[in-house]
Amino acid sequence: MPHTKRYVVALDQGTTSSRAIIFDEVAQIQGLAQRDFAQIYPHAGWVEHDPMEIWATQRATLTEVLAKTGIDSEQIAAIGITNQRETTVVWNKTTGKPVYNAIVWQCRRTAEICEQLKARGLADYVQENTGLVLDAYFSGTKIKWILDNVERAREQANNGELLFGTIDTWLVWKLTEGRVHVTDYTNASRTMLFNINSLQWDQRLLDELDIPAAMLPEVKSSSEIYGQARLGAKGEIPIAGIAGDQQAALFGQLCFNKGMAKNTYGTGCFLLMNTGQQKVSSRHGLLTTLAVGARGEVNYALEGSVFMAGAIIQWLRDELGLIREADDTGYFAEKVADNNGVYLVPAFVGLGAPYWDPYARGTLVGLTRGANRNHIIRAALEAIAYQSRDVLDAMQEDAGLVLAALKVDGGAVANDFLMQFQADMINTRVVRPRQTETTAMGAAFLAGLAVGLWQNTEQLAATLAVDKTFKPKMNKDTRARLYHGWQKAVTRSRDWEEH
Ligand SMILES: Nc1ncnc2c1ncn2[C@@H]1O[C@H](COP(=O)(O)OP(=O)(O)O)[C@@H](O)[C@H]1O
Ligand SMILES: O=P(O)(O)OC[C@H](O)CO
Repeated sequence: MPHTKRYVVALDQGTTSSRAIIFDEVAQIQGLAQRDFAQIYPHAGWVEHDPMEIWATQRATLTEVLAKTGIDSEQIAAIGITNQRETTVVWNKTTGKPVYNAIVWQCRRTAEICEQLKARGLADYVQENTGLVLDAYFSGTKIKWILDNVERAREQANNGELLFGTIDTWLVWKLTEGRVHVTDYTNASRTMLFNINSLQWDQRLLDELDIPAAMLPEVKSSSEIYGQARLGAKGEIPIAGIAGDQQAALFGQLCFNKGMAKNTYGTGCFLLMNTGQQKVSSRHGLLTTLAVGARGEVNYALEGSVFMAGAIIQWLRDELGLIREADDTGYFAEKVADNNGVYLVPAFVGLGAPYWDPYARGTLVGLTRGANRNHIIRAALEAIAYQSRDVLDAMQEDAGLVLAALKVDGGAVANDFLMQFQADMINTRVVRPRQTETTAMGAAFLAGLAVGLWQNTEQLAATLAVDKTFKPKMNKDTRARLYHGWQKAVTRSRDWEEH
């Protein structure tokens, strides 16, 4: 009998918006709904979201996309969830109400807790066992903060009344009306509580942070049926895929095998390289994290991020007024033959991997009387590519692997100049897919595979088309000269802020 369930819905719960996207069986988008929600900044450096608003906006996008497309929920074979990672929700298991707002990955309130843990000598243990750097970015210390600071929270947690989840877990709990408390390996690996060697919650870290194990979700693969989403009169849909957004994009870019990598060019850049069954510990401060292999199995990946990428372009537009729109940058950059010796190091919030210098600050160097606005715009775009090369070089060296091609996605990949310069700088092909909604697509693929909409990953590969491949054209000497200039510029930006 021919099956009638021909679609998958991806719920893409990001830092600033909730989205629902319907894909058909050849991975074409049939509809999209999106809702923004409030960013809450109670103090400098603190960032929160209201979990009920996350749930309400996400639920609304699901209803809206079904209504908009006229697709009946009966025709939806599965839901896949992908989410902003690390963001922490703690809620009461009986009432389903959060005890506090979600503490967002960007929130720095637990920096001091991290310092205390470091002083207790835990940094190496964290790195070896969770693959992460001991930092406020990850969920562990955020849970501890809630238990320590919300009235009666610790007592309730000790009595088994509270549950913890990253956003995937929270959404599954809500969608299943409190029946299912799960997460997947990729999200678990961002909590700083999950041991990526044994693939179990790490009892020593739970003890150190005083977090009861009973609060934690069950950890499952990224592609299986976790439970049924209850849609009231519209029936039920199996929830069959979960992955953190960067890992979902890696899967959506078909990087299931060792040595494959993607770079997402948004506000910042997120680079991930699949290292297969090989767990690589970085010598350059990259993170080791969990990703998804071709058959849904757990793989390891290296991850590095660039703090300021598309954000530099926003700065050119909003603070300097050099451009009207981000899209104009390519045109201006190509009006000049080269950077004329100008380099912009966008260390506005310090430098991440492989430098890890919180005291570095933004620097514009190499200015001469001939330098003009186009050179500065060009230097800003080139800086995105240089920073990505810094991270990629570190990754390739750590993993002992050489990339065949870099898959790219995110808002800034529309810029052909940037993409060509990236290919030239890494001397590797840069592949831009036609469909750049790779995060949502990854979640849809994981869910569709679990329910048999697709039989295997070869079928997925057949659904994807390449928009453009940028081949390196620059000669070796020019590349070396330009990159040397960048490295010199980076040294000028470092150790600037007094400390
Ligand atoms: N043509 C372009 N050239 C360079 N940067 C661009 C271009 N178009 C958009 N951007 C940058 O890409 C970012 C938006 O990409 P997006 O993937 O939506 O980011 P995020 O998910 O982080 O919000 C912005 O920072 C913007 O400045
Ligand atoms: O919601 P995004 O796309 O900003 O992604 C956030 C990352 O998952 C944080 O680790």
